[in-house]
Order: sequence, then C-alpha cells, then structure tokens
Amino acid sequence: AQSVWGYDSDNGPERWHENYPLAKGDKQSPIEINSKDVQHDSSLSSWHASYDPGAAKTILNNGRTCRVVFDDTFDRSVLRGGPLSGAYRLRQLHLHWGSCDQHGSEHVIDGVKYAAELHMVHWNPKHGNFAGALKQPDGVAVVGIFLKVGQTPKPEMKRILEEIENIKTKGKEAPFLHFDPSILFPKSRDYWTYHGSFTTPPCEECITWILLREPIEVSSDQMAKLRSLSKNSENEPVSPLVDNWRPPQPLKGRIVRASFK
Ligand SMILES: O=C1NC(=O)[C@@H](c2ccccc2)S1
Ligand SMILES: [Zn+2]
Repeated sequence: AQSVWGYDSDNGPERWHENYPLAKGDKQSPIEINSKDVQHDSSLSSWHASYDPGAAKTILNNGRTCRVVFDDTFDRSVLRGGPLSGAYRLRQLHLHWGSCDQHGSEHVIDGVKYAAELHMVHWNPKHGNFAGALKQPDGVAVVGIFLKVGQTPKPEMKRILEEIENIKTKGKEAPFLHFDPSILFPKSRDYWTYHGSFTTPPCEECITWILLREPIEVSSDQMAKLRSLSKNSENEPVSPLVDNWRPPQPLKGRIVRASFK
C-alpha cells in the first residue's frame, strides 16, 4: 500500500510528514554534527552496558532493516550512566546502510558519511512499556555506532552477517541466541549526546542519543553482504534493501554535548 512509508521517492523521508506530522518537529534525528559547535561537558559520566547474552532471541528482516531482538521483559540487558538517569532496557539493535561504501549512515560527522550506522535501542522501564516510553522525552536511549570500511574488519560483526543468509527476504526471521552486543563496541567510550527522535515514522521525539565517536571497521565484503538483503517478500520481484537511512534534520538550536575534549 502506498501510504506505507519507506525510503523511495514516492514514500521517502521528504514525504513522511504527510502521514506523520512529528517528522517536521523541532527535535528530529538524525543530525549533522560539527565538532566546532559541540560543547564539551565535563559533568558527563561514562556510560555502561551490562548485557546478558542469554537475552538475545531472534534476527529478522522487516523489509526496512535487519534487526536483532532481545528479551526486555525485565532488567536483563541494561544501559546506564552517561547522560542517562536510571537503567534503560535493551530491546533491539538494527542497522542503516547505503547502496555503496561512501554513504549509508544517518548521522553525519564533520561532513563524513559512514557506510552504515548500527543502533542499539533501549527504553526506560519507569514508563511501563516501550509504547509508553515513546511518549516521553526520556523514554528511549539509542547507542549509535558508525561502521567504516577498512582493512581490519571487526570479527564480531561476523555473527550477524552470517545469519543474513537465512533472512534474505521481508518477513524472514531466525533464532539468534547467545549474543552479547557489547562485543560490537569500539575501544573508546567517547561519545556525543543530544536529544532527538526516532529516525523512522512516527518520528517521536523521545530519544537520548549516545553516538560513539570511534567507528568500528567492516570490510567491503561485509557491507556487500548487508546489501544482499531484499526488501521484498519471498515471492515478489527482487528489490535490494539498501539506502534505508534518513538524511540529517534541522538542529533548531539544540546543543550537542561531547564527553571528550
Ligand atoms: O534509532 C532509530 N532507528 C530506527 O529505525 C527507529 C526505530 C524504529 C522502530 C523501533 C526502534 C527504533 S529509531
Ligand atoms: Zn535506527
């Protein structure tokens, strides 16, 4: 159905506001980060993830991204510290990527577009459930990790990419057990943080973003693997799942803070 949003010219980011008015809000994501405008905040503490590998459940292709889902029925895998107060529960992780290595990330750093951006989505249990958290300014926390194509690919991405064979088309899901996503973190804990929104409709402005400064490296072959996903269902014409990223949105006076100098 045409009214369903996507990333094509007839249902893409420029038209989301027609069905999802929040998309034109004042605290939208992603944004372009310019280091010269960032404010170092020495009061920002370090963030900590304590994830239970047993919480990992499944990996799926929903036609818009590749998503790993975790058990978030109790405080089993949580993120705390940094700009956050309290423990936020890990619910899922997914990626946004391009049709070539030169673009694909949603946030843009000093003009640099990375090949992909991985999002780890957490929600604040004080709001009861995920749906309730979406309605609150402190409802959701997303850790964003940039993927850069380089010569020393991160072996930890292999587990996710190996599973792609089993979820080639929209609606396909496979068990994904015993996985601790903190192995994907880069060495440095340095981050930028600002208040923004979901980068997909309905674009609720409920996210505290924690963007890691140090990208992780992937190989061009690993990116090609990601691009081999299809957004169509099994018995539909093949349509590559690529360029599932929203472009940067107006900053509208927001301050981006850095945990580092
Ligand atoms: O950071 C984000 N990336 C996305 O695709 C959005 C989203 C959509 C559904 C569930 C969780 C997050 S919000
Ligand atoms: Zn995302």
